[in-house]
Amino acid sequence: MSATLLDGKKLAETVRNEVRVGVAEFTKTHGRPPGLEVILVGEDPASQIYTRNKEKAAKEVGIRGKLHVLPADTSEDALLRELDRLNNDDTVDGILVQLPLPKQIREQRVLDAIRPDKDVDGFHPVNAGMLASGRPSLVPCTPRGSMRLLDLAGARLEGARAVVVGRSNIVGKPMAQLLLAANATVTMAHSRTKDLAAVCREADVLVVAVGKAELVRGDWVKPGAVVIDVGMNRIELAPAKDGEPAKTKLVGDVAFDEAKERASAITPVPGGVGPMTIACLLDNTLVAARARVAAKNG
Ligand SMILES: NC(=O)C1=CN([C@@H]2O[C@H](COP(=O)(O)OP(=O)(O)OC[C@H]3O[C@@H](n4cnc5c(N)ncnc54)[C@H](OP(=O)(O)O)[C@@H]3O)[C@@H](O)[C@H]2O)C=CC1
Ligand SMILES: Nc1nc(=O)c2c([nH]1)NC[C@@H]1CN(c3ccc(C(=O)N[C@@H](CCC(=O)O)C(=O)O)cc3)C=[N+]21
Ligand SMILES: [Mg+2]
Repeated sequence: MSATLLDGKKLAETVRNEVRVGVAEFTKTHGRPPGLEVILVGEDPASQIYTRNKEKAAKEVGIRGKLHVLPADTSEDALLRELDRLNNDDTVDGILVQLPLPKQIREQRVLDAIRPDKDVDGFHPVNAGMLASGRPSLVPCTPRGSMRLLDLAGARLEGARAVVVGRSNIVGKPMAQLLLAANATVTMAHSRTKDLAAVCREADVLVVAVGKAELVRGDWVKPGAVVIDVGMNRIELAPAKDGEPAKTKLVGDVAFDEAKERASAITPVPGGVGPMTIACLLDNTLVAARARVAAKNG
């Protein structure tokens, strides 16, 4: 038996089409498009590609997207001043600071400085707290995208055993909150979990967000489970040689070829969760823009 492939690229296109309609309506009604500002500190090539893709994806649905690239040696104070400016600019609905940040900048100080109503990543402690207390506002994009993929899979979450491997504030924890809100019985596993394989084998729904290439093996997957692989790991197939760059390949945290023989449905990497993250970022920008206008009009 081979699992159904959960095509995140295709579903992301559907989401973007929905967002495009909403953006057009917002722009017509309010005389300006929703605005998204993406800040990248430093010149990490992978981050440059990701942030440029976010800006491009925003423009493609009619959002006013703008990418700011700040030098790698930018001070924390300088970044906080830039955030203050964007926080107070009424044409800006969404602010995203690309992670990770250089060492001289404390990540939590920066995330705390973004106005919660413009926090389209959903990383601000106010938004994390709202989600945890059952009043979700801006919800992190990767978990939102993963929930839509579970919906595409037709996964029944009520009463199901869900296991989330990874407990980061940006993926694992909010993912567990969303599954809990959908009435799954949720287990959060992490680097100190004993017998991770056995914990995973209990899962009707298995979400893996660790950052270790092919950690989850096929025999960790319960037959018929739905598997969401959030991991993105670039592995080297052949080293750089004779001026040719190294040959690399993107793989997930799940050994896909093994897991697909046991799962009922599974996300590929690439083409699974990644494109959904971007699509949900665009939707969050529209959600933020609408909420800000509604709050202003009392
Ligand atoms: N597709 C997308 O849109 C996105 C993909 N990603 C990818 O998802 C992955 C996770 O990202 P992120 O949450 O930021 O990562 P973090 O590094 O912040 O968190 C990793 C988590 O995995 C746990 N962990 C580490 N090693 C093991 C292990 N051997 N067994 C079990 N658990 C382990 C850690 O446990 P502990 O807490 O105990 O240290 C931690 O909770 C990465 O590959 C990242 O690139 C991330 C964001 C978006
Ligand atoms: N403030 C902040 N918010 C983020 O959401 C955020 C971040 N920082 N830092 C980095 C991670 C990672 N992340 C990805 C999003 C989409 C793809 C994506 O579209 N991936 C494609 C392929 C990409 C490729 O081929 O390299 C795919 O999976 O098909 C990947 C990774 C968002 N992140
Ligand atoms: Mg991290």
